[in-house]
Amino acid sequence: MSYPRGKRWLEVLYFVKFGIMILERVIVFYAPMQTERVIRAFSQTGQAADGSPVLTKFDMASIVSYVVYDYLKRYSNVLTSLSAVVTSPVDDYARNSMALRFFEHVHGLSMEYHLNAKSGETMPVLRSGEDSVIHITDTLLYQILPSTLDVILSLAYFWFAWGWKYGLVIVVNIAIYMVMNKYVTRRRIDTWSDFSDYSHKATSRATDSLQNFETVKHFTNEVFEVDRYRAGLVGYSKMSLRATIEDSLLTMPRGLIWSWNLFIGCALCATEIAQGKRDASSFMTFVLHSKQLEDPVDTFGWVFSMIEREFKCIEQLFNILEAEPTVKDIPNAPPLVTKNGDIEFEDVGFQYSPDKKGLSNISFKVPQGSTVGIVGPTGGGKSTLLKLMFRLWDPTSGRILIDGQDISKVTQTSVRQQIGVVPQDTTLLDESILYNIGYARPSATRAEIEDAAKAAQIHDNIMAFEKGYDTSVGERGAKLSGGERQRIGIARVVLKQPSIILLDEATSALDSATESDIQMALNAVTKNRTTFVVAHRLSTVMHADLILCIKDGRIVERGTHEELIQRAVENSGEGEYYKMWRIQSGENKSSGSSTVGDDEPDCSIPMMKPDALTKADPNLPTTPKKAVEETTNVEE
Ligand SMILES: Nc1ncnc2c1ncn2[C@@H]1O[C@H](COP(=O)(O)OP(=O)(O)OP(=O)(O)O)[C@@H](O)[C@H]1O
Repeated sequence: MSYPRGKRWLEVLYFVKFGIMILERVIVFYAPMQTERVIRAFSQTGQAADGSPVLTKFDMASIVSYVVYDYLKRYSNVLTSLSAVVTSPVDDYARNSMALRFFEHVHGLSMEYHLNAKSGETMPVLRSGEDSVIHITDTLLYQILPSTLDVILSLAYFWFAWGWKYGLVIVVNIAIYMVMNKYVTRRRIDTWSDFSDYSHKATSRATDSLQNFETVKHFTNEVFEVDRYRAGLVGYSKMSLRATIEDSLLTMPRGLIWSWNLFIGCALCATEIAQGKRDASSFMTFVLHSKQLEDPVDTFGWVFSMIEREFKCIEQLFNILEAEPTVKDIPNAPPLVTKNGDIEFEDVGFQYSPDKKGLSNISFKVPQGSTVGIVGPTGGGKSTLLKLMFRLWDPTSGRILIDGQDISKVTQTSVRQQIGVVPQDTTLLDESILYNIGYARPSATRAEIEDAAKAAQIHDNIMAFEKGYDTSVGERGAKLSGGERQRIGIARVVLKQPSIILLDEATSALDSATESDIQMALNAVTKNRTTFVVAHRLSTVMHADLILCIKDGRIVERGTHEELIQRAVENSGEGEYYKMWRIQSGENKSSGSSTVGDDEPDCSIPMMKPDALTKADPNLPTTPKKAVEETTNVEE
């Protein structure tokens, strides 16, 4: 339990608890002495006239103090309960502040950590780690400290009041006990470590399969998942049984050591009584005092094994706590100040890992308000480019500048505040639709949220739900369609009102008609804002001010749609963009919207005619639907 520094009333409670603990020690120490006092009081007999023994003095005080101490000691749990009440707020404060610190730390870690971590394991590890930290600090303060005081008091008492021989017997026995305990603890710790691993694995398997229930259903793998979970539980049970058996077997010799201690001490005491050096009452005191030592020394036994076990949990917690964010702010980094929203990539290179190249030599510059289309084959590095802008990773070489400021030299938060992202797959929190849209700006009013939903063309759909905006979206938004999730993602960006917008296949889950409507909404949102649009459907980006074609992490072509097509036409049909355009035109044709020849690319097809293509006004982006229509009309 950590000290509640700065919280005055909690500090007071902390010291009250300490006071109670010291009071308990005094009671525990004096209780056995009362027995001796009573025996001694009633041993002071004289002789009656008939020669029978009579009490010379009836010592009521000794009886009363014996009973009072006995009560206090046996019911010292009264004090313990009192101290529990006193410390409950202190413990809660410690637990909550620690839980918050850990949670904050995990949220502060970079994308890389979250991609590698098993989310099902993180929370159990955090929880058991917190419990362990509280448990250990509580144990140190309220188990080890009192037990140590009990042992020191008893030892000092025997050594000085009874003589060094008694002290030595006790010291030797405690030493033997501790050595044996060390062996026992070491033996058990491996078992407990395996036990804890099995426990976390079983929980993580269950969580993982429940989170991916849809995949389980797709492949009818319910039985497989139950079997997998059962295997985890069986392993866990085996470990638990092994730990319990080891516990029982290894605790038996401990009892033997105490009996041996009692035997030697009793023999010594009996010898001295026989020699007339002590009276019989002292025998009772010795027995009670040395039995009283068992509890604190036993505490050392289980406490150390417990601590080692808890350390295993803490070790897993530390693995998380030691994880450093891979993307860090430089010391005293200033916030990003956006003036225009000009963006420049200066020879940017990035590697996910030494053997995994992400991007190479990416250089381009766009002024504020531009729309940049990013196209290219799958796995080429399009999303990676957006992630670098959002500072989910920092470039390994080169610089990304927003309004002339290197984004790696300003705070991550300020960069992210200026950027709105609609990802490929918008994930939602298991809350209402209202909450999920409002997540973009928690201070937004209901009216603002509804306006954002209207702009994203989802308001009517939401109103058609029985509970409207209060409809729960399910885990990760599973109760909504992909298109609805995407529109909520767009509504979020509308609500956020960022200076820069990143659309990563933001309309891929929509049908052409809805995409057309949304595109209009997006045009309104992206107007005068620098926008990056990653798209496989070229009609989505054909009116962009700049199109970057990215393949194998490099920009292989750049220009406007017209320039790219023109260049390919002049270059005997060579060109990545042109190839994609042709394939997609073919798709259009096969769906009946085009009459482009089936086999060979026909450079004379009207959609590729520069004059026809340049008809499009880059400042007034046509909707995709319109774009498709344009291509077919041109052909006709
Ligand atoms: N976190 C990661 N760790 C390692 N490699 C990654 C990571 N994320 C992406 N990659 C790899 O980087 C390459 C580029 O991925 P990216 O997602 O940028 O491609 P993309 O062009 O957006 O693809 P798509 O069109 O399929 O979305 C891929 O080979 C991918 O496997």
